[in-house]
Amino acid sequence: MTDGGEEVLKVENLKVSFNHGSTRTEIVHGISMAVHTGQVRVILGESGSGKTVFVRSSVGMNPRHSLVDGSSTFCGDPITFDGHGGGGSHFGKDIGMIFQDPTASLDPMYTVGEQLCEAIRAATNITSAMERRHRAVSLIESVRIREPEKAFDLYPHEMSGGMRQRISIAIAIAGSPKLIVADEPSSALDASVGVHVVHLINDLRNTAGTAVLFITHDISAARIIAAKPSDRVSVILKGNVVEEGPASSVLHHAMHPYTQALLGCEPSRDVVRGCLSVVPDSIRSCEQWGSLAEIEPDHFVALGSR
Ligand SMILES: Nc1ncnc2c1ncn2[C@@H]1O[C@H](COP(=O)(O)OP(=O)(O)OP(=O)(O)O)[C@@H](O)[C@H]1O
Repeated sequence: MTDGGEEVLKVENLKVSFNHGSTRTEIVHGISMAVHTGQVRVILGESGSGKTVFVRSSVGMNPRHSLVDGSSTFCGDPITFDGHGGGGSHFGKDIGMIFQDPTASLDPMYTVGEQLCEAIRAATNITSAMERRHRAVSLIESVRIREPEKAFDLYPHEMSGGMRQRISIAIAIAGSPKLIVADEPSSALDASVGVHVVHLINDLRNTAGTAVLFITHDISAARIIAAKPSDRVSVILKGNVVEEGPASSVLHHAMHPYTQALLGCEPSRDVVRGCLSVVPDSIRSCEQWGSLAEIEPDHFVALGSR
């Protein structure tokens, strides 16, 4: 399960649970995975499968009141599960986060330029305000917003949703991070703007070698972002990985019935068939699939129930 690049994030047997009164509910049941320099790992699964809880916990941004077990390392350093990014030292600089809703990650009271300058101040050792401004404008340009000088002075509400998402990407890359965590970055945008945002993240890993952990329920977005031979996909069902392997295998020759059902739900296929597909309840309701087994070289599938 490796790639030629440096191992940026390594997660081993991560379990996440929440206390509800006197009962503890486990949401993530022992997931392991790694992401390397220049590699995209897609975390694919339906809504509620535990993608966000798993990924956020793996970088030390576990939700409040969660209990995390297992281990995670960032460039070899252990991450502590304190809910603030493992002590906060990596966040904003070495790890950039892009969320589903850009409105929630931008402050309506400040211009995007001010917010970018603040991100640059926090993530770099640039002390001159003028230099920070130059860097902010060049970041705005790098996410392909026209007239970056003008955009610098706009408030978030003066921008379209696609522009706001580009600004949140610019903020995420302000410290030239080694890892970008993108949580459904295109799902709040219309289809064509969403595709541009996915391409933009892909360009970042191509030019800067950034490792990308990309959460999605959208097969089309997964196919766009995970197009290199070293890219991998982990398919999550109810807090377990049921299939893991090279993106080209998992997204084109899925072997687990759940992944096959997810691929069968792709809207373009439904249009051709003239009907809407759904994941059968019999697959989703299986309580525990077996452990991952290597079904073909480097392609792991959980078959049979425990
Ligand atoms: N802070 C929390 N306290 C208790 N339960 C939580 C908390 N956060 C998430 N959960 C539960 O964890 C489960 C997985 O949620 P998660 O957000 O990880 O799903 P997801 O796969 O990312 O879905 P979506 O694509 O809709 O965001 C859900 O059942 C959710 O109710």
